[in-house]
Amino acid sequence: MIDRTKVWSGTLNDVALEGRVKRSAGFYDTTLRDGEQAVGAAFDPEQKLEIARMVDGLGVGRIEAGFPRVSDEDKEAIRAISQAGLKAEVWGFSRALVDDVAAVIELGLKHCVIEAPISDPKLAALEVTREKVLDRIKKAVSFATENGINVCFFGVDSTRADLGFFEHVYKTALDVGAKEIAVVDTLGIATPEAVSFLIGKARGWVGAGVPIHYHGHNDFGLATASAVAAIDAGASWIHGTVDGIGERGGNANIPEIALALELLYGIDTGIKLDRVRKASERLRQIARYGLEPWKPVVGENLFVRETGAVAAQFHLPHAIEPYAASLLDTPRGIVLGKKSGAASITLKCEELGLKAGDNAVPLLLAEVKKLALQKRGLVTDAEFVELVKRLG
Ligand SMILES: CC(=O)SCCNC(=O)CCNC(=O)[C@H](O)C(C)(C)COP(=O)(O)OP(=O)(O)OC[C@H]1O[C@@H](n2cnc3c(N)ncnc32)[C@H](O)[C@@H]1OP(=O)(O)O
Ligand SMILES: O=C(O)CCC(=O)C(=O)O
Repeated sequence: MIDRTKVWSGTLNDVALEGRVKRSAGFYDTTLRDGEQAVGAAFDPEQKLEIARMVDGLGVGRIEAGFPRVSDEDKEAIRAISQAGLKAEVWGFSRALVDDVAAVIELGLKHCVIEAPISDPKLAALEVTREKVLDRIKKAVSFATENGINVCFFGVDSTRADLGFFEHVYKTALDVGAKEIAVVDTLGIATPEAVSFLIGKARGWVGAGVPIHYHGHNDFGLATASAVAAIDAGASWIHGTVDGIGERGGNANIPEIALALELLYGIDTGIKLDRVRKASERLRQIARYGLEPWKPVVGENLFVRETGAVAAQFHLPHAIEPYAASLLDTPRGIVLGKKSGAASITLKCEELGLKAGDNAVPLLLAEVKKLALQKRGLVTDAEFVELVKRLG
């Protein structure tokens, strides 16, 4: 449980949420499947196992180990992950095709998402009729359940599907043995309000006992808000990835959602926030991608202050930062640049154990700004030490 004294979001959120039921949900990690769909990502089996262990260590409840039909390497990785003794439940992924399901069964998996397109644009792209897709769903889901697989039916592009067809498909999937369903915003086009509406509709259709997953993408930057809306509307499982890695604008970002739930909504998620920055760093090394320094949760700038007016308040972290850096197990710091102020100079001297007289501070500040402008960047600690030697 988060130490609430280290959360500085103020009282407004609590006032606005007064009387609302605090709902929680589990996290279903799909870094290894939908995350790997990010352009250029290609994890080898050893890396997949490492990522699975890392994500397990973050505290997610379920891990989608992969889609066996993609390659023999994927099968090898899925087998290794399912035998690794993870705390999280290990899930497989399959299209609504009996041969795909057979590959999941062969690997000894016990849980599987079975997906099929349900929107007209998707069906048209595959040149498959509604009748044909329903037939494939019935065959694949019943084959899986007859073989002891716990199935979650996943309607690709749910948020653009005809509502009547959505209802019919999901009820059919449940009739032939699926135990859970996923509402899927494949292209990230649903507003949080629409997600809430659709989860509510699905809940009405499938009844209280069926866990509903929400799988969202971030094409409009709304994936976190939509995931929160889905939980509020009664979703039990939220799909996402580390850093939101995934197709196009990416998937919903599990650490980001967890941070918002824990810190803004006061909802316990079980996610170990103090591990997420290291997990992100490792995933970036493996998948070879960079992130904006201002990226929520993991950006390198989050607890680093350059602006002088802000540095002057550095001694009171809650005046300038929304929550304690220690919640993410990361240090705070001052950097020097064009925007530094006198407080920045004093703080940097303290940090580096340098002595500069009071009269030297304005001189040092002027030199720091000059150098930063020449460099069009930050002044390094080594450069600052030289300036202090010369002017301090
Ligand atoms: C399909 C998905 O969206 S899965 C998620 C995306 N992931 C990936 O694409 C992972 C990497 N992809 C791959 O390795 C390959 O593209 C594979 C294994 C997925 C597909 O291999 P392919 O041999 O190219 O399959 P292809 O796309 O031709 O589809 C084969 C059949 O499956 C059908 N199909 C495709 N998706 C689905 C589905 N979700 N449910 C039911 N049937 C489907 C197609 O209509 C086609 O049927 P047809 O033979 O009667 O025309
Ligand atoms: O079509 C795909 O990319 C696979 C399913 C999925 O992850 C999605 O619909 O978001």
